[in-house]
Amino acid sequence: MASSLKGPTPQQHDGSALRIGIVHARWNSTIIEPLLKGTKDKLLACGVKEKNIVVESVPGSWELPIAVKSMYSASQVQASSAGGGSAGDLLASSTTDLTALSSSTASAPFDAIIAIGVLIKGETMHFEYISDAVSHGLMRTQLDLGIPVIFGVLTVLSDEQAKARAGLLSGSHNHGEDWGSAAVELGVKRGA
Ligand SMILES: O=Nc1c(NC[C@H](O)[C@H](O)[C@H](O)CO)[nH]c(=O)[nH]c1=O
Repeated sequence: MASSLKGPTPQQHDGSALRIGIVHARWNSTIIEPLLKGTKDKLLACGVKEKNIVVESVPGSWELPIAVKSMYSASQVQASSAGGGSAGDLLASSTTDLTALSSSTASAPFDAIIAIGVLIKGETMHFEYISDAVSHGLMRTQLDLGIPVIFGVLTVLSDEQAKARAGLLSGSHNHGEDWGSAAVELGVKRGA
């Protein structure tokens, strides 16, 4: 089957032994929600167990790098000590409590973490600065920590572009599916 001009050539990998973290921003939630669903549905379709998918949220994309680092660090601490907490969307509350995030993540280290955000260009340069900082921050985080951090941040110029990439327009593709696939592939290959 010819693959499209864009998007990676698909591969099949067994995610049944993986533990995947997802950190998502809450800005532009009407786009975030379908992206998050597409990501989770793909993880499940690849065999990742529901109990091994840990989801946390932060206010915006700017907070994604530190939240990924906190999620990773907490799981490392939990994995090295007895017991474990129960995962939950700790940061759904109005404040960002990274300490609480650290205590919420269940035990056992992650094989990959997916960072999801939606940045939409506005009238100012805010978009450019956040997009640049977050992309470099997430790249640095994965290289520093040695864990795959999947770049699930849309940096788009319009609401229509965002909807198209969340699979909300007729015939459009949900990019969350690509992020789920990438997390499974990198998680499997990392542990190989
Ligand atoms: O401004 N636009 C956006 C945004 N700003 C908030 C920022 O990420 C951060 O949460 C705050 O500056 C507080 O640190 N965050 C997004 O995810 N998407 C946007 O489109």
